[in-house]
Amino acid sequence: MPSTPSSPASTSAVDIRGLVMRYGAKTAVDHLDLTVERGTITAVLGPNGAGKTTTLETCEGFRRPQEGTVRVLGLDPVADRQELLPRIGVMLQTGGAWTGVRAVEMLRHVASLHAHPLPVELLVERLGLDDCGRTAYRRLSGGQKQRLSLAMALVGRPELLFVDEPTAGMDPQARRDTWELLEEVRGDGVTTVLTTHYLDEAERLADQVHIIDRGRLIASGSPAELVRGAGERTLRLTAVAPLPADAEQTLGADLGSLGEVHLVDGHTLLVSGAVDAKALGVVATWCERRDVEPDALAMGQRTLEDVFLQLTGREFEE
Ligand SMILES: Nc1ncnc2c1ncn2[C@@H]1O[C@H](COP(=O)(O)OP(=O)(O)OP(=O)(O)O)[C@@H](O)[C@H]1O
Repeated sequence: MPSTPSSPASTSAVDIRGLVMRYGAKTAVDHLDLTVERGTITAVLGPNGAGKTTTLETCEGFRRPQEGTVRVLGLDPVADRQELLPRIGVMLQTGGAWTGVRAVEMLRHVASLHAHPLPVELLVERLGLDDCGRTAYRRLSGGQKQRLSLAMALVGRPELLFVDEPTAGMDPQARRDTWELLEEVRGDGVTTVLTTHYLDEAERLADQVHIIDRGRLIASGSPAELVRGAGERTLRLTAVAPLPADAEQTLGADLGSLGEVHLVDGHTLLVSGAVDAKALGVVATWCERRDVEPDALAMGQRTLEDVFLQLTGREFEE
């Protein structure tokens, strides 16, 4: 029996509560709570190995939760798989295609499995697949494979689309085309859950961003909410030689309420907060006093990369 939506949470497109997933001794997903509202593009953002793909595969019904619950469109992705399958579209990182079949033939085949598919020609044109229609899947470039996978996920007119690293390996034009297409399907009411480790992709495309690290949710919000946080501006200072070991403490003390200091690596630190001329003056005086020779200094709006660093004490790309 399919489960019926019973709690208010089940009106969400995806509702994950206390999800734990392990591979042997390795905990890939660690008590994750995550909600995706309907009609949004929601990005699950995290560095390599953060647990994004494992989470998505659990939502898609490929993996059974080891602890916790997952509801997708109010249904259990494993127990209610048959009911759910026609309502979701899945773009796998690995493509999920037969290697010898021609690109458009494959798309036609997938379309034929759905009751009301989108016109194949339309998708071929929108995703710039015209050139590779007669090419066998294995001969497509990485970017073409990605676009074909996206077309296969969309062709059945899903209510909910899961896309894993949709633009990995694409050239800039193909990335923009993909973003436009995802924005267009959002206009039709489709919910998209995408994983990415491109911060600009999440910032540009997502209504909601969930940042995960080491299997745990560390921040959620719209890109604007996330970058606003404690202060909207940052100053990034890179020194010629390694920074003094106590840089964080001493500069932090000098700045007081003017800014918060985070060490990015041995040569670079980030100040966030109001970061105005006064803060800049304090940083310059500190450099002079501590014999720190600046190599590069940049001030600007806080980015998702800065947010990640502030939350974890590490750079986003490890
Ligand atoms: N089949 C598996 N067997 C063992 N360990 C695995 C397996 N799949 C994933 N892992 C490990 O679990 C952790 C989470 O992996 P996962 O692929 O979910 O992360 P991710 O955020 O999607 O990473 P990426 O951005 O690199 O795809 C990683 O440490 C990974 O090495």
